[in-house]
Amino acid sequence: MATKKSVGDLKEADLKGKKVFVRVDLNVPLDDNFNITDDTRIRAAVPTIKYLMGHGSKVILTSHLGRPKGVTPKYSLKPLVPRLSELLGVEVKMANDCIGEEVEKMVAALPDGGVLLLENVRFYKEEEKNDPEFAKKLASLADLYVNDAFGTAHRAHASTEGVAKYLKPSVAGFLMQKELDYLVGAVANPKKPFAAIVGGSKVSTKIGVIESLLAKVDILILGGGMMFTFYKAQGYAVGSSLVEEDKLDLATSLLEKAKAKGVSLLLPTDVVVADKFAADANSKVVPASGIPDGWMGLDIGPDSIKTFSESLDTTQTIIWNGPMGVFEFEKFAAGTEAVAKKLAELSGKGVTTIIGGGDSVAAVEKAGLADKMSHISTGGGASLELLEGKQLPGVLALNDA
Ligand SMILES: Nc1ncnc2c1ncn2[C@@H]1O[C@H](COP(=O)(O)OP(=O)(O)O)[C@@H](O)[C@H]1O
Ligand SMILES: O=C(OP(=O)(O)O)[C@H](O)COP(=O)(O)O
Repeated sequence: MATKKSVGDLKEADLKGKKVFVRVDLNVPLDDNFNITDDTRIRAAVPTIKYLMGHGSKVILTSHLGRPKGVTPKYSLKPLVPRLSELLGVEVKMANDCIGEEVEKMVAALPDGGVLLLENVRFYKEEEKNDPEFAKKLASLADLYVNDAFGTAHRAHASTEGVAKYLKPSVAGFLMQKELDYLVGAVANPKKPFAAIVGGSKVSTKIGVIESLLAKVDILILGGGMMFTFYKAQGYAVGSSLVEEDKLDLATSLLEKAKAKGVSLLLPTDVVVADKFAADANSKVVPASGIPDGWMGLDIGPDSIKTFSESLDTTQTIIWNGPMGVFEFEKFAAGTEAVAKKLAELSGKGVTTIIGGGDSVAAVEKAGLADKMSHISTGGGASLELLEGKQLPGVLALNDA
């Protein structure tokens, strides 16, 4: 992917007094009382917005929240305004719509350095359809476009892709840039040795990631629910563990590919098994080759934790995607927590540690170690697609540097 122009490349005159259409990903979790339960994505959007405010731009913020079908009050962005205002240190204005006359009036009334948040852009079905007329209406609100919505950059929607055709320049925000620097830059040109840790529940959802990483890494550690498909492919009994029967040949071929490429592929040597899939299940540690009938593996065991940790000691770059076990149940969280702690420790010693979205990020946050890592991605699906080597439409649409 060609390097994209960044908001930091623009000149004072490009920004002062200009109306800037900024796509951010403010798709944060809300509880039943509309309280924000994790504001990571809002905080991550702040540097670009503050930069624009500081350069005298009129900032027009656009985001989606959830997956509404038409106008759905439950998915309004209004509950985000107080936190956003607090973080930005200004009173953020909120529009009841994202296009139309009222919005145009509010944009016209914005002072230099002012911030207007538009209502959920997915209230229009045209957004997800990437409708050109809708994109034009959004574009007509502003002079230039900044895309900082990394979490939504894998979607070719009107506000993430279409709008770039009608606004010049169209540039990446600081969060977008940081995500690309780590997830593309650090993975393409890693300090070696380079290790990847891949876990999670299914081989099928991570196959692209594993294949792409095999071409780059020195060490590949596999854990989580997907490991049982690899065990079974090697002829081990797996009890009632999660197995994708139709992926056994694929697992065998991945093991062979790793060997052919000289990648050190590590599978857990012991497993924490449970007599049912529940937080209060009975559990015990067994060797990988000794999973009893009727028991299911829900975490990696202590020997595996030790071996994995030692193998990581020599590395300079580590990327982690997917938990080592069912970390949502305290009893089966030890493997995932140990990996999180190990990465935090190594970060402190100068190792680059990158956490690629989704449940692994939740696990790192649960362990209170998020601020210790080199980079935590704000995009689950988007980071997976990047690690698979795919191009993101929201990035492709931006001007080259
Ligand atoms: N041994 C296992 N058996 C069943 N599910 C597992 C196991 N290990 C991990 N999981 C589940 O995998 C899920 C996360 O998988 P995935 O969505 O692929 O990860 P990520 O979101 O980090 O990409 C978690 O909900 C976790 O409980
Ligand atoms: O939360 C998001 O994706 P993620 O859960 O994969 O990180 C993004 O805001 C994209 O949302 P979408 O998957 O409804 O397009």
